[in-house]
Amino acid sequence: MMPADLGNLTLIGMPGAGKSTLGVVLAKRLSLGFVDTDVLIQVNRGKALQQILDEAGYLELRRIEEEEILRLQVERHVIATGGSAVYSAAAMAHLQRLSTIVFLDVAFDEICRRIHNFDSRGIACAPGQSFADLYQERLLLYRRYAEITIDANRGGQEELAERIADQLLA
Ligand SMILES: Nc1ncnc2c1ncn2[C@@H]1O[C@H](COP(=O)(O)OP(=O)(O)O)[C@@H](O)[C@H]1O
Ligand SMILES: O=C(O)C1=C[C@@H](OP(=O)(O)O)[C@@H](O)[C@H](O)C1
Ligand SMILES: [Mg+2]
Repeated sequence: MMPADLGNLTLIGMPGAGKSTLGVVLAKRLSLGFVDTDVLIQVNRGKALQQILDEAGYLELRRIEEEEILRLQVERHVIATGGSAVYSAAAMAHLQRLSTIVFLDVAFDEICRRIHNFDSRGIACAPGQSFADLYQERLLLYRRYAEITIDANRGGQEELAERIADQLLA
């Protein structure tokens, strides 16, 4: 049987929501390709995200992220974005044209349990802004762009991929 024509799917959400790891599982489950915009940035710029942050600052990383997303042209892919992609209205408009946008919704406490390496993970955040404040600021943006919202607090990758697939294929 041919897989259903789902077009592209974009995953958005906080760092630690599971966009990169769940994205691959979901792509396999739905017979789609997979692309991670963080990987695109690192390959195309020849630098780690944290290196870009350290050398040029968080606004430059967001600008580069916007540029890479605007260049993205794929068909039948799961697109894992970085957690800061939602700061660019232009990038999000491009992703809206290209894909169905799925928000992986994970509570603040659960994100904190999953993420430990705040200083090396490459979080595009203003100096001095607390992670709790960043979470609240971003939640509004994720909700703005979400076409489908998935409670991704519980369940393994396979179960979550199954739940997303069920919702898309319903
Ligand atoms: N559903 C989940 N349950 C438990 N841990 C998870 C889940 N999804 C992701 N993680 C863990 O959270 C961390 C970040 O996952 P990752 O896919 O890199 O998130 P993102 O790309 O959204 O930042 C990884 O250690 C991963 O194993
Ligand atoms: O939320 C952020 O500010 C960022 C998240 C990272 O991706 P993940 O969300 O996949 O961790 C990466 O795009 C970049 O380092 C900035
Ligand atoms: Mg990721």
